[in-house]
Amino acid sequence: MSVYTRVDHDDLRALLADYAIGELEDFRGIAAGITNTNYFVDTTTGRWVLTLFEQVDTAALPFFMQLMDHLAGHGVPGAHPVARNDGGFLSEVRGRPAALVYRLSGASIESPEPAQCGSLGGVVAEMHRAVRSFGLTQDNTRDLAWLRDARARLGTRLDTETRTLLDDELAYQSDCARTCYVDLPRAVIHADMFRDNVLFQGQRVSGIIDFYFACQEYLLFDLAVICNDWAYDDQRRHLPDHWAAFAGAYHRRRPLTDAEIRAWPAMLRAAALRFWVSRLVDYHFPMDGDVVHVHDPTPFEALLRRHREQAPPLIPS
Ligand SMILES: Nc1ncnc2c1ncn2[C@@H]1O[C@H](COP(=O)(O)OP(=O)(O)O)[C@@H](O)[C@H]1O
Ligand SMILES: N[C@@H](CCOP(=O)(O)O)C(=O)O
Repeated sequence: MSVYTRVDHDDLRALLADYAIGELEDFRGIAAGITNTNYFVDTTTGRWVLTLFEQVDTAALPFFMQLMDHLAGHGVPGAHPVARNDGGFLSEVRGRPAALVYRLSGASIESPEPAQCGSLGGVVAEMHRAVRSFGLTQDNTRDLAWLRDARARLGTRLDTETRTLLDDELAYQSDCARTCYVDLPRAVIHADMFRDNVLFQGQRVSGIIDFYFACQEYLLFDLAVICNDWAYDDQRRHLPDHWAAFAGAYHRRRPLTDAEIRAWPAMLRAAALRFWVSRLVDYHFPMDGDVVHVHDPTPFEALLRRHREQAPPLIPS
């Protein structure tokens, strides 16, 4: 999205009274994003991003804040929450839970080069290592149960062919959860590492943002999300050099296991299914807002169909 909730000068002045980051200079709504309301906020001491949480499970917010803080403390470049005067990270604005994070420099890249994918591979591996010492956990709110529930809500809005694909893939993924996924390493993952959630300065990652789907999951799921978004072009053609650069850099820092190599084709399907379904829900049940940005579900349906025919290898030879 998106700006679902409009804030004004008074809201921001009241908010900033709880932080030691100076006086308000400027602010503006951010059109990008889907889930939350975001504003750039400039003060006399620096530049920040204010997020008002719209659809996030509020009980999980302390987890997200602690995770971002933990990763920043372990050298993973990412959005870093600003502490309030009372030491907490969470505030309230217009009745919504809210947080201020440091505004990172750099910009997301629509058409990354292999070298940029390589930089990301190193950062994601470091992130997957850094979470080993993170003590908190959080369930995946977009798990199989959520997908099944979404399928029921979508019901007759989908045509018969689409429903058949969805039902068949849900059955396949339920089976995988009992079989080929059982031995996969799990930890806290980002779970939404699309190109718009990674900022670059030149060839190097300058920061990862939007940790609000982070959860305890298969590490391999992060890689599948990344492969589907970063290693396919607009016509859904695989970009083997992009994937080789990412996977090579990742594998050097966090060697992939045999179980992960075996589960890879199924996990690529799981990641395509997850975002196909959430985009279908956003499309058929849009939320109200000032500026709302909805992603097209069809590329993920096409990608899922493609992976069901043939998937690229996890580690290119
Ligand atoms: N810490 C940050 N530093 C710089 N830009 C940011 C930061 N956080 C968010 N943004 C900007 O805001 C946009 C939307 O943020 P995002 O967290 O992806 O929103 P949503 O949760 O709604 O998806 C991003 O695409 C980016 O341009
Ligand atoms: N990345 C997802 C949408 C999730 O919303 P976000 O804007 O919070 O990342 C997609 O592309 O479907």
